Amino acid sequence: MKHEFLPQATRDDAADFAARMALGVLESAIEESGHASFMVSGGTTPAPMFRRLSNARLAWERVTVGLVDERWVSPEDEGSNEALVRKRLLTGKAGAAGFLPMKTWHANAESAAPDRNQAYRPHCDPIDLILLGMGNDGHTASWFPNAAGLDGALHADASTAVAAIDATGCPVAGAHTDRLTLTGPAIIDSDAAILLIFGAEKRAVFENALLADPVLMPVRYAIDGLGPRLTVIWAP
Ligand SMILES: O=C(O)[C@H](O)[C@@H](O)[C@H](O)[C@H](O)COP(=O)(O)O
Repeated sequence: MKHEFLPQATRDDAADFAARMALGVLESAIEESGHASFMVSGGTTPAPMFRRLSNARLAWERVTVGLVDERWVSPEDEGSNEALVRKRLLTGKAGAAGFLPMKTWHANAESAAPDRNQAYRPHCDPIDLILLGMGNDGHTASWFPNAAGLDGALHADASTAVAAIDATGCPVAGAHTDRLTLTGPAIIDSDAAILLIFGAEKRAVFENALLADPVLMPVRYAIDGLGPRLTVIWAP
């Protein structure tokens, strides 16, 4: 069984659809167990979906929001995924949700990884909903092709939810080379996943990834691992 691919006419439609789906999944998780974990990606694509979620009615106080990955920059920095999530998602009604940062006071991502793993692990057992993005190099989360730490992150043991990545030499990572990311087991064990992608180029990258070696296009690892639990939402 494989993922569902749901093309939408416009990016607004895609953001509406993704937000509605997220609310449905989170609501069911809360009904079932009293709480829900929601791990979200940064980057540019999720902002319109976040705007819709931030004012939606949900028992947000029962939701823990965490990150799929983070760049090792201050939470005030423009490149910080935490900054994006605080500004666009955790405002309005969604401000009642709990938030798990990845960036800490540690000197770098590697030295923070054990601490962040302890903080994230209880919320990844499994994750109720994960929102993934994808780059034109076929990365998802901070799983950049050829990054140092990629193999360890993808094939971490089940008790490791967070790992450090050194993306030096990966062009798409830009200046943000020091990162923390959720691991292979944390992501592929998620109960439900949305991959939100916009534009013709990303659609072509996604289609190529379905046939590619996961080492070269690591998003393939999430696509295969999640199978029917993954919904891909795309708009031109
Ligand atoms: O912090 C990050 O870099 C991300 O979480 C990353 O995995 C992102 O989802 C993709 O790079 C897509 O980014 P865009 O949405 O900006 O294209």
